[in-house]
Amino acid sequence: MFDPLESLSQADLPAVWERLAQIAEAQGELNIRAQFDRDPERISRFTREAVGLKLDFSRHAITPESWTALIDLASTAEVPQAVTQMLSGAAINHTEGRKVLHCALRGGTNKSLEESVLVAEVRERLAALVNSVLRGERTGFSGEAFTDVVNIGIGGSDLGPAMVSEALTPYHQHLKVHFVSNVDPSHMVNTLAQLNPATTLFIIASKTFTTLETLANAKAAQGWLQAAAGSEQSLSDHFVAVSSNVAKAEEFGVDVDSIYPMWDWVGGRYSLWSAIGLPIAIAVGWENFNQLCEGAGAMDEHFASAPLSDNLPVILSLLEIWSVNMLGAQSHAVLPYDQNLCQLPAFLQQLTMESNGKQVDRSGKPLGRASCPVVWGAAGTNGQHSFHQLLHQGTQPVPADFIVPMQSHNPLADQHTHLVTNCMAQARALLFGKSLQQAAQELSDAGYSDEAVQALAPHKVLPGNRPSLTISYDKTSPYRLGALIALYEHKVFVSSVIWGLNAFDQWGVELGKQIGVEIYNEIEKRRSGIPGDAAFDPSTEALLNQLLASEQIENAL
Ligand SMILES: O=P(O)(O)OC[C@H]1O[C@H](O)[C@H](O)[C@@H](O)[C@@H]1O
Repeated sequence: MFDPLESLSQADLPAVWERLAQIAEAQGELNIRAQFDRDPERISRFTREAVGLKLDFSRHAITPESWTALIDLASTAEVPQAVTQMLSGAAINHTEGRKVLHCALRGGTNKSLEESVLVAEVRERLAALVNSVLRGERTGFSGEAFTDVVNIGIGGSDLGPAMVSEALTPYHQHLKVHFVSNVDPSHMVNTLAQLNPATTLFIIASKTFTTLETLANAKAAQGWLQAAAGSEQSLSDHFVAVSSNVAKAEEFGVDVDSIYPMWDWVGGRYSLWSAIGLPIAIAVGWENFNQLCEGAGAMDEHFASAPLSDNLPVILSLLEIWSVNMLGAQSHAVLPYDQNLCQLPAFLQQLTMESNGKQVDRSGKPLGRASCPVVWGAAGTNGQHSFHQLLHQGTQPVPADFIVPMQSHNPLADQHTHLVTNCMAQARALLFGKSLQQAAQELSDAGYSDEAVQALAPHKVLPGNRPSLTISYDKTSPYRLGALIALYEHKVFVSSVIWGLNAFDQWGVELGKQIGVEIYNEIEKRRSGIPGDAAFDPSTEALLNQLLASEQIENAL
């Protein structure tokens, strides 16, 4: 198995890790607030801007000394060399022997790649499709224009397009876009209940075209349409497929002219810029989809050219490394103060955790240190009324990313001001907290007895000193969103280079799928009275028997 990143000479890395550990130990629990008093330049020292995104990381538990050592870590890990390898098309996904070229989908920093030609061809076909659907030229079996599009896909073939489509709601054209991912029949049934078969277009999105959930849902869609249209009608105009497995899509029954290829050099979770982004393009129009890609392309340029200390993805990664490996953080909160970005945490969960949730290094040896934290979050202000309690008073500090546009697409009285104010207040409360003395003072000012003050005050203490960063920008436009997503994509890559792991495979998800097939086959056998030949563990057996028994009861009714 050839690994192009083996050429990185990271020999001095252990010494830099050691130095970081010493700095962290000497620092102990850094008083972040005090750093602002000590260093009047702290804000400018720890704020950077690129592609319209302003990153203020002055509230993290870093000092000029630890920051210099962290930059040294990125440089000793040869991050710039790894970036060059990725962008030039080296097969850095070495366990699958694949290149990693999602940047080529959005202009690319390397225009001479042979893959760029393929991208241009497919983009031209996609633009034509999007325009014909939006203009009502491509129609369904009744000759009426499409009013609704259902994307059938899961994981990378769902989360990115679904998140972006919702994020860009203000840019929506007249077609409604729906997403069905779960094999749970309720997802499809609930979606179809709102739709008219004659005016519904389905996109079957699957890189491999072998994914159980997607194929089952696509079959259900075929059946639903056929039942409505009658068997004599051709349904080919109702189906479009996006896949790197064109033969399988054709075998499934999609017209070859309606199959839009993607390639094995695009990872599923990095694929929204490819034909997988078709539902986005139909939702917001081709020009806006283009803008999304351009914003990402501008972030690629920044990533490829900015010095490490000014490089936004590198900075986000180093803060992650510092928090996880030196301060022991096990989770990371993403808090967009933009309701339209409410699916961003779910998208970043797949992007980050499927990429870097690994335990061995590129050569298969145990990592020997923690890697990816658990990523979670929700849109503000909603989270404030639920899990922020733990952020403020829980026993584990959770670094938080606040993401906040300064302008709203929907000015409504002073609501946007309240939204941004709340974002500022949360970051400030996390940092400053409330001391026992302050809590006691507040209570006695409110007229509580001394006894009540003593009893209640400890419950009202917020330790503060909890790290966060802010990414602020003008407005959630397609261009800005493209840059924001690419920022996190590249952050994930930088962390993987420093941890020494492969961010682009996902072997861990396979075992569950295999066992699922074994159990399904066994159930089929037992249902038809053939004695099963597989014995599972007692707990699985109990559940399996419960399922068969409940089917018998249902059948008897
Ligand atoms: O696009 P597909 O081939 O249908 O794959 C959909 C998803 O399923 C897999 O199990 C992987 O974990 C994901 O990375 C992938 O995005």
